[in-house]
Amino acid sequence: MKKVLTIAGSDSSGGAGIQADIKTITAHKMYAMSAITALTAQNTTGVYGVMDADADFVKNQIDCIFTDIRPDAVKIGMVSNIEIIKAIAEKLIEYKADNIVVDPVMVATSGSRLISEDAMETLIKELLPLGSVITPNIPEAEVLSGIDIKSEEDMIKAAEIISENIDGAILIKGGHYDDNANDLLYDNGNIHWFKGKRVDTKNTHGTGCTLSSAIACNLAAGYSKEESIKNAKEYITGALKDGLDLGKGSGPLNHMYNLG
Ligand SMILES: Nc1ncnc2c1ncn2[C@@H]1O[C@H](COP(=O)(O)OP(=O)(O)OP(=O)(O)O)[C@@H](O)[C@H]1O
Ligand SMILES: Cc1ncc(COP(=O)(O)O)c(N)n1
Repeated sequence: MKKVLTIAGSDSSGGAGIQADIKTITAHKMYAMSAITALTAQNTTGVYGVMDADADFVKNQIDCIFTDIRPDAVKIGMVSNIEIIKAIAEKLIEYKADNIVVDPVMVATSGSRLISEDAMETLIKELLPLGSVITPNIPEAEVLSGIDIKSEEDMIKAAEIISENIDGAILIKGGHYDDNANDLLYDNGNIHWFKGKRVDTKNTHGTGCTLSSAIACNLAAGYSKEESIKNAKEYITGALKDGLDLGKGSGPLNHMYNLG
């Protein structure tokens, strides 16, 4: 059985973060492991508290995992501060982890910041370069590239700028557009669009977490980056379409839509 590690924050309502990742990995019939970077008190209406893990404790979790059950892929989500980012980068380099997917989580759908402003530079310099694939959404790609993104041409421009500092592939997710859900893969100068029809739902809590974990699972299974993203996009579309309608705000996806 393939093993996938998620390094991310906990979402008490189970829709995003570690919980979404573990559900996604399990739905891919893989073995899920976790290193928790923060606890959040949140639900479908918002984030009501954040308690960061101690950076040494994050290292301790990663040591326990890699010295015992080596993951075939790693997904990184919420990383709140400089110390935690440095701890993760140090350990992933030490263990020569591969198939790393970095979701540069900045702000929750509900609007709360999930990474401190002063940690952005460390994220960009130390963590993003470790990614085989990084998965910014449009607002995150705007921050990383420094340009406004209003069109698909802008998405390409932003990916080109981001790629100046990053060797891995860049997937700019189009989930924030109103008329479609087209994602752009920029890999070493090559461009590939993953076209998606927009599912008309307010229940999109955890889409980014789910997509990045699904990509990690597909990389663990040995698929190419392009195939992994294609398969992950099919998975997220199914989980959105067959959505649950839970909670008073932006509800979670249905991870079990394809399990019968
Ligand atoms: N309403 C939708 N219909 C179809 N696909 C969607 C929809 N919303 C998001 N997606 C898809 O879900 C994936 C995640 O994209 P999105 O842009 O929502 O990421 P995100 O903003 O990081 O997610 P999160 O909500 O977790 O912050 C992408 O493949 C995107 O195209
Ligand atoms: C612990 C954690 N990690 C990531 C997200 C981003 O997901 P979303 O943008 O769907 O709220 C979140 N809300 N909580």
